[in-house]
Amino acid sequence: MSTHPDLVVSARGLSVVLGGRPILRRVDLDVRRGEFVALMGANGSGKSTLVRALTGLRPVAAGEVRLFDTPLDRFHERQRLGFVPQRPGAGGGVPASVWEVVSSGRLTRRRWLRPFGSADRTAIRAALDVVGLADRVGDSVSTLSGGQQQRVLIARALAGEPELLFLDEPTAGVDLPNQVALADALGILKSRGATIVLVAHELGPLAPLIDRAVVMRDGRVAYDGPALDDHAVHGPLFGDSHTHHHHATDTGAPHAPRVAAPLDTAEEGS
Ligand SMILES: Nc1ncnc2c1ncn2[C@@H]1O[C@H](COP(=O)(O)OP(=O)(O)OP(=O)(O)O)[C@@H](O)[C@H]1O
Repeated sequence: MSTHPDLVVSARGLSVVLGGRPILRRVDLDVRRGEFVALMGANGSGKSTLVRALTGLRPVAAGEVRLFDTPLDRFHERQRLGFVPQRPGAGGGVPASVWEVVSSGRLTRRRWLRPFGSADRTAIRAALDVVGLADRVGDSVSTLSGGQQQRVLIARALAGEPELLFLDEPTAGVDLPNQVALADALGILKSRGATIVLVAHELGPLAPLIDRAVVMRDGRVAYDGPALDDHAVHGPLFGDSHTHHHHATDTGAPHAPRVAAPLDTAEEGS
């Protein structure tokens, strides 16, 4: 059934249970082609789990995920996806060079057992240029700063020329110049029409790129609407209290912010 060709990501009633605990509770999320969505929320609210469930890295307990209008379990075009994981473990003691790590992002596009062709090398070099590491290709990733390592991972994702890119907290622990470099890189990707879903605590230099913010709380979507400034994000929506603030809308208008229903209405069976 191909009903929403413009929906690059679509989750309906998505629930994930880890270690017997419900971590995501009936999450609905749509991301349209070319959108740049910031996924925000307090520690433990389920952002990473959501990104992983959307990419097939976490089992779905209930509900449905579609990527490019295809159910996740029938989605095989992995080369259309990019995923930049959280940094810890990224360079992880593996003595790989910048070139090796970035070129590994090209593997999904490469024919089995074929050497890299010129299109591959061009994409790898372009990705290195975008993140400003073209002069470091021979360096071991472990010798780079945290922010530079993050940029290596981003270059790896860019090398695959993804149509849909997920990034999990790419700015965490990254200094401002590296955040600006990251924002520039993502701005270029966005201008090429890519769809981007990014987990972040603070938007910083990324803020101007963000089309929409989705704020998670306790495994649910607490807010879905226009991007919030970092100030607002650290306000009530991030608190642990179960009070709800923003004015709930019942218009269902596409760009009206969506604020979650009271917590007790959508409880999930275990
Ligand atoms: N593999 C797992 N097994 C059991 N519980 C898990 C697992 N992974 C995550 N959790 C729990 O799920 C909840 C949500 O975690 P998740 O990492 O998705 O949150 P987050 O919003 O990304 O947080 P952070 O900002 O700290 O990364 C947390 O309570 C976490 O302890």
